[in-house]
Amino acid sequence: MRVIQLQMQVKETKDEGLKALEASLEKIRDKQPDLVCIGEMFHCPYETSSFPVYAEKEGGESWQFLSNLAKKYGIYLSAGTMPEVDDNGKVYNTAYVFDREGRQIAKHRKAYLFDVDIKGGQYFKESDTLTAGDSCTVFDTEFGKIGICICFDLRFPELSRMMVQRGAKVILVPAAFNRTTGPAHWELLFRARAVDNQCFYLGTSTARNEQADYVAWGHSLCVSPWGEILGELGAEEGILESDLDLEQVERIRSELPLLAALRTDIR
Ligand SMILES: O=C(O)CCC(=O)C(=O)O
Repeated sequence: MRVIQLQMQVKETKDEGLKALEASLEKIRDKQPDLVCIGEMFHCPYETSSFPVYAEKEGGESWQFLSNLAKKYGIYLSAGTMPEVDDNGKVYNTAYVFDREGRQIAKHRKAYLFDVDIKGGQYFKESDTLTAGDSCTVFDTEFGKIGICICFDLRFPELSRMMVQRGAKVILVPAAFNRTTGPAHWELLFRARAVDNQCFYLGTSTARNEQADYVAWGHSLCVSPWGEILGELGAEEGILESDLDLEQVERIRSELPLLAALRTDIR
């Protein structure tokens, strides 16, 4: 499965963000990716005050545009995340995935909201304007099952384990860490989850903008089920290409049978 992760700047407007994505897909067309991934809140400033302003309903204008892009390029598109508003006015941090025909095949609402106050470092309180989702999300492709969670969700091993128990061989993580937790935990968390769960992890960030309120860490990466970093970008815009051999998942799971050896009888 050929994957391309696009680490892109968040543009001034939604429209510019969508156009920039289309231009990038055009640029990588010849590489014939099966799956393209982009980052968290890819066309909305990562600020709690912006989420309700940028929010759209499922099936809204951005959703339509993204669905059309997936169909136009014949790809699975993990369309990062965007603020989604429901019929009751609640706003979620939502990831949509489209198949090669442009059909929505997955939707994950961030389950763990990013509420932190690190002294001398990052403060953020998503729960000021966002509501948490309550589902575990796994979907089917011709390559096998893929799971998806969003940024802070990665910190909760139970959610990853649940996706794996539901068959995920690859886990997508649209994300945007920051300059406090990025250098400390970004690679560590991805590698740890990959080793524990013996599956591929694809962490896709937005690119760093020093002028933004929230400065993203960048460093989109691809980690193997053995815990190796197969590729990683820096902080700037970039394209990360990986060819994933999903048979490696079964091989590692049988050679080092952690999941099969899991005990549920320990008290
Ligand atoms: O877990 C972290 O350190 C960063 C999380 C984050 O930025 C997010 O959930 O958006």
